[in-house]
Amino acid sequence: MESDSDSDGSHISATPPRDPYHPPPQPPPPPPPRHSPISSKKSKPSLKPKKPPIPNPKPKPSLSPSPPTSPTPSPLSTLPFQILRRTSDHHPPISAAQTLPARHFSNSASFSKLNKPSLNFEPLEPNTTVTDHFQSNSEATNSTNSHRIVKRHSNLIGSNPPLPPAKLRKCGNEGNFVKLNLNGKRRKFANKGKTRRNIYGSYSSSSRKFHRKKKRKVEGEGEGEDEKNVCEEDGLVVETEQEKQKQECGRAKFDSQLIEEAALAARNEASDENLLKLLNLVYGYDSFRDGQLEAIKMVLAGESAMLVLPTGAGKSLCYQLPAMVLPGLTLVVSPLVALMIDQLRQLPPVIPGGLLCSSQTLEEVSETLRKLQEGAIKVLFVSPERFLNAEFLSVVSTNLSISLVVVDEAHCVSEWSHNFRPSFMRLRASMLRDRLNVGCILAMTATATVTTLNAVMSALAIPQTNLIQKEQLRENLQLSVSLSGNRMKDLLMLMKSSPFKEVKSIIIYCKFQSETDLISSYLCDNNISAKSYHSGIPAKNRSRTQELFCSNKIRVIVATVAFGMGLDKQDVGAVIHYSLPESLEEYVQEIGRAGRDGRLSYCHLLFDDDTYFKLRSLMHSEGVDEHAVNKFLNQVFNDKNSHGKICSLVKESASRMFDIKEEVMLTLLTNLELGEVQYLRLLPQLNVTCTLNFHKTSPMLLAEINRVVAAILKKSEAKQGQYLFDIPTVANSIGITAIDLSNQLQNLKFKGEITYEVKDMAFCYTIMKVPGDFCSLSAHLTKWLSEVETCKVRKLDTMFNAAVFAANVCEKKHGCFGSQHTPCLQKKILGYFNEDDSDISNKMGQSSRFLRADIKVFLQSNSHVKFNPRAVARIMHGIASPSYPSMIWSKTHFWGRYTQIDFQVLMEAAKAELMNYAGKEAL
Ligand SMILES: Nc1ncnc2c1ncn2[C@@H]1O[C@H](COP(=O)(O)OP(=O)(O)OP(=O)(O)O)[C@@H](O)[C@H]1O
Repeated sequence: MESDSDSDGSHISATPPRDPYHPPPQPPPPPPPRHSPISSKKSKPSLKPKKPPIPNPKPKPSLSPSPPTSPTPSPLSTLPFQILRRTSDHHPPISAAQTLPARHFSNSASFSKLNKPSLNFEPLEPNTTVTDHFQSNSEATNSTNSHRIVKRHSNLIGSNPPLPPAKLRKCGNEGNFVKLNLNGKRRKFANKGKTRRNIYGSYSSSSRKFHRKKKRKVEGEGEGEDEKNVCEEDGLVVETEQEKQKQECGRAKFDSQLIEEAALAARNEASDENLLKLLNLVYGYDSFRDGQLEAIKMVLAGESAMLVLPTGAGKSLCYQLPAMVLPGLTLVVSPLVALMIDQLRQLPPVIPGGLLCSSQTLEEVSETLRKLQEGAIKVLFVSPERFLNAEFLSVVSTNLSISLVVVDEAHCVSEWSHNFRPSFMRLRASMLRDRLNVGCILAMTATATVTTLNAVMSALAIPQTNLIQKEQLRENLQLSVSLSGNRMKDLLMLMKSSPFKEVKSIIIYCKFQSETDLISSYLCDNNISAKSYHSGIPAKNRSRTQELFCSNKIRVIVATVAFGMGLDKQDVGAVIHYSLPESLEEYVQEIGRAGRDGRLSYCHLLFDDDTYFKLRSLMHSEGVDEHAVNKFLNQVFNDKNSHGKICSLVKESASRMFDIKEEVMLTLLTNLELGEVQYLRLLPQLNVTCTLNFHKTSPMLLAEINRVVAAILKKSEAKQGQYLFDIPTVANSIGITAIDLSNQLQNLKFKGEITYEVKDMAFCYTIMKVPGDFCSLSAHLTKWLSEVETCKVRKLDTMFNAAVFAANVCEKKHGCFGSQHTPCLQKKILGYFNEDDSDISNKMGQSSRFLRADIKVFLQSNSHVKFNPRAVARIMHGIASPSYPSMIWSKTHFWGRYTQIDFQVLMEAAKAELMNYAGKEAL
């Protein structure tokens, strides 16, 4: 679809992306002061917080870009560094009502331990493969430097004196170091002997790294020379390794004590002063950023809050700090395992964290639960799917006290967001309250429209008055756009011209995996060190690539959307979009990886019509017809007498049978569980077909002492010494859960009695109520899915229109020039988030002369196949579906021929031709 050879890329040289050395003839208005804070403008009156906004005496930055005013100086020295500069927050002292109630805490108890009775748990999910561990790594020594930098500049980036050259900050090298290792092997670290217990009793890298100065002082004061165990060696006084460790232990203990005292003080009175002290002790920062203190206080007062801050504005701190103060566990729900791992890594060493997700081994799950039981975990990251797991819910609700539930990337809760996750629908306030006894929820996002926010706040029962919202854009990102006729060539030109050629760390976003591989090797061939990153690359290699990028050993990473959410690499200087993002939310999220150190960073969007058409086609790949939904419902409720029993639906075969994608089936099932009527209860997904061999004891003998084996013999089909059975059927026959059955099979395997293999991943559920009217239910569900599809299409159109506007329509008046479009794009983005942008026209064709004739020929030449209008329209748009895979259908020359014609128009044409065809057949 892409034409990489038909352009010389001349438009790039005609409209250079940005050359800081050669300002345009008409420079935009003067840049805002170097140290202006992030704007704190509220968007809609209805969404204003109930509390008075924190007074901010500083001037609001202009939305105009910040081009250089002089042609000669280096770009970095002249650019306005504009992220927050706040030396203090002027908040009124916290009121009695805002301070935490005395009963909230036990004054005598140390906050470092949660009070829980002992707990027996079952392993939660079988066949899993992640290792998480708390270990300092060989790079940990760098954290001292990075923290010194952060401490010195804190949120004062852009202070008047010229900045020193940007120091490299390694990301993910401190705090709770967690290594995702799909082989379950641990990584070896040079300094692994230096791990120590933190104040909660779990191991982490030393907190001394945060407070070097303080510790030096303590060293002099607290430890007499005589206590030092020193030895003379070649005239040098050398501290023994033992002594160093002893000293480090002493310092860490001292720091822990200080932090514990500060946290207790904040627990007793959540005043600005106490919270600031804690912030300073733990993070070394001098002040809170805009919105942080407000959110932290709200949460500490036990009130749920919706926090909308720009990417990189410091949302994580808004739950990390309360986690230290609150007595119970903080549960953080995140949409991606990679994101959870990054967040766990970034926890300060004094906050012991843990992670539970479906890709962990049983041992890892057990280890985390054990730590939870011991109170050695203060912040637990969980996937939303975990809330499906009855065992998890019962362990957590009966044994632990949860102070706070954090829903990160909370827009995923809403189907009107760009990234709806059905499993997030489960996170209803009622469920959290009923099952986990949690009253306080902190929902956080950087990208949400008003509709999305309303949906999230209603699901999580967050009052409108508790919305804390700052503008969803950072001011230090310079946005440029160009329409490209040959994106590969244009990308290379961009990379070889200023300012990109000077940038040391760049992310290039592509839409498709194959593109990332192609582009990275193309760049390497052109002497630009680059590596690709996408979910098709083995996890081990992916995390290696991320490490290399974070340690600046790779300059450019070429990635799909799989890379970056939550990535906190401070010095990414540029983000280039090689493909059009699917929505403005996605665009904002991805450019948000740049300039997290507050320095001016460059974001260029290359776009073309072909990619737009291709993406728009893909938007229709999840659509379903009412009759397909009806058939699906009939299958789901096939066994109407199965109340309380485990039912299953094998994903792959069901998907092919109904021509519905697996994700869409999950969305439908989740709606049947969480919609107005609860028709079913979802259970964890499972491989349901088992093939088993007996080894030691004879099956009959074993069946006499083991009821699971007895049930297997009854319900299985024996073939050549192997026993083939359906796991839910066997579990139902003896009234146990499928997970219990899996665990018992594992035990028999460990004893050497059996070996077995499982296959056929299935959705599992129990029926609560059989719908009375399948027709109206399928009509209702189809309408809902179609609205979601329309919403996605509109998002793409809005993104495309914004790019087209910038490249072709913008009059380049209010600060836009050349390909620089920061002001007009910012305006579009903010208008979109506030939903005052009604510009949703699209570029799709509404008719074509040969369309009907082509469909007719296509139907005639495939007369042996049964089609429906949607299937024909998909083939004409070049979209594969479960029943019409691309492997087969891309061979027809009609495949993708009409991508520029509106999908609905195609469906109508296909319907008419199918009716014609059926009429002729009938004659
Ligand atoms: N008060 C503060 N002063 C200085 N730096 C801060 C402050 N609060 C947070 N930071 C730093 O800001 C960086 C970004 O924080 P964080 O990762 O929490 O951002 P975020 O809002 O979650 O972004 P995203 O939505 O992109 O994930 C971190 O390196 C963090 O240490």
